[in-house]
Amino acid sequence: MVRMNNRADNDLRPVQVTWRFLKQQPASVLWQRGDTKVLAAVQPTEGSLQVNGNGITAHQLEWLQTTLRPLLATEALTITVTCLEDGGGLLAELFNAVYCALTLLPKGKGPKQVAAAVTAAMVAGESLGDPDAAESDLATSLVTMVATPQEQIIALELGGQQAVNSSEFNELILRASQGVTRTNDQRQASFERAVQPNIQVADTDEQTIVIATKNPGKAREFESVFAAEGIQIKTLLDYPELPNIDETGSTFEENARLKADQIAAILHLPVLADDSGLMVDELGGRPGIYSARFSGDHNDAGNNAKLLYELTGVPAEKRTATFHTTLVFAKPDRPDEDLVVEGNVKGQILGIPRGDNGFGYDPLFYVPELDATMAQLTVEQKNKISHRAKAIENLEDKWKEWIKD
Ligand SMILES: O=P(O)(O)OP(=O)(O)OP(=O)(O)OC[C@H]1O[C@@H](n2cnc3c(O)ncnc32)[C@H](O)[C@@H]1O
Ligand SMILES: [Mg+2]
Repeated sequence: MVRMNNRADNDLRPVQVTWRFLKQQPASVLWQRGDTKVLAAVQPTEGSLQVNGNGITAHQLEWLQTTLRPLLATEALTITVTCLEDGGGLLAELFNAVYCALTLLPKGKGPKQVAAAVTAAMVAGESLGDPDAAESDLATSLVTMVATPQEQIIALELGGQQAVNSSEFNELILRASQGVTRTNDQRQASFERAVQPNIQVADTDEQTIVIATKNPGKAREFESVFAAEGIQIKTLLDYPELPNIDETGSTFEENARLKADQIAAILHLPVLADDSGLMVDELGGRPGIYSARFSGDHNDAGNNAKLLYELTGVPAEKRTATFHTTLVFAKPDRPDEDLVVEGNVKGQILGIPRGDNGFGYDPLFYVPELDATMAQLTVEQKNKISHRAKAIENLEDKWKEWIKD
């Protein structure tokens, strides 16, 4: 039988998962398989299990609740599941969507067991994995199966217009259990790509600290501090599989914490994150936390050009500015013990860039005491006076004790 998209009998439709789909609800996903789209959100509560459905029948909702219950580590949850489009196999995809949302709950609250769901259909005497809407309409019988990857069946729902005989039934079960294994792989691959990469951290005798930055200029400045202690430094450039951490905080500290905590949790290593920026007095403290994307995207030349433009006609004595750094050092799985320090340096924004060293706003940032811009200093010189250097000095008094326990 020729299927849509030339699928083989056991081929599933592609899956696309948007993890943490709702900003306000961290345990939420948009799950799409073919044209079937389901939004699921899970919220820990004080009360007992509540499952709410939108766009699904009372029977589907009841099935979902009964199927999920034995898998839950806690019943203090409100689960909301919304069918956005039924393009076939809806019952199975309701389960898969909720299951994915459950995996986003904090450690210990997620599902107790690995499970996935898929539908198989008997169409014109042949068993097909994961029927789309047209195939479902033609199906004489359908089976929706929830099972573990070890083929332990958790739930089975039989549907369709005709009774099945036992050999057809066996065929449907076989087809469905192939689909469950495949679905589990699809979900796992997407999770590792987007949420929790399965990164092997190389074992070394040396102690390793990860600097949560992709900015090689920053990394160079940190290197000299830790190298002296025999500590090996890695940066985010060493872990390209890591998800991008959005800097959605409203302060330097919030942004640095986001980076440090999330990456420490993934890599199980101590992580030092830096959030820095330039605050120009005449611009009311702007660009501040938006320094990296001042000109729209992360481009040093563009940012410097925008800064010069905004300060057009402003006389030298009014072009005062502060470079700021907040550092957050995080230990794996202990976000309450973050070490937070700051550093500042005052200077002036020139009208014309000077010097080729450093990075970012360095060529425009003039330091009166040294009669030079930061870009005219060597790394060693910059490391004595910069905002980052001051923050590191503040860190130096504390980090060796902090990292021990
Ligand atoms: O987030 P990461 O990957 O660490 O790197 P980033 O370059 O995005 O760093 P920030 O979010 O801290 O953005 C700070 C902006 O300020 C600039 N900046 C930070 N420290 C600087 C320094 O020491 N000298 C010059 N410009 C600096 C930098 O180029 C960015 O445009
Ligand atoms: Mg940044």
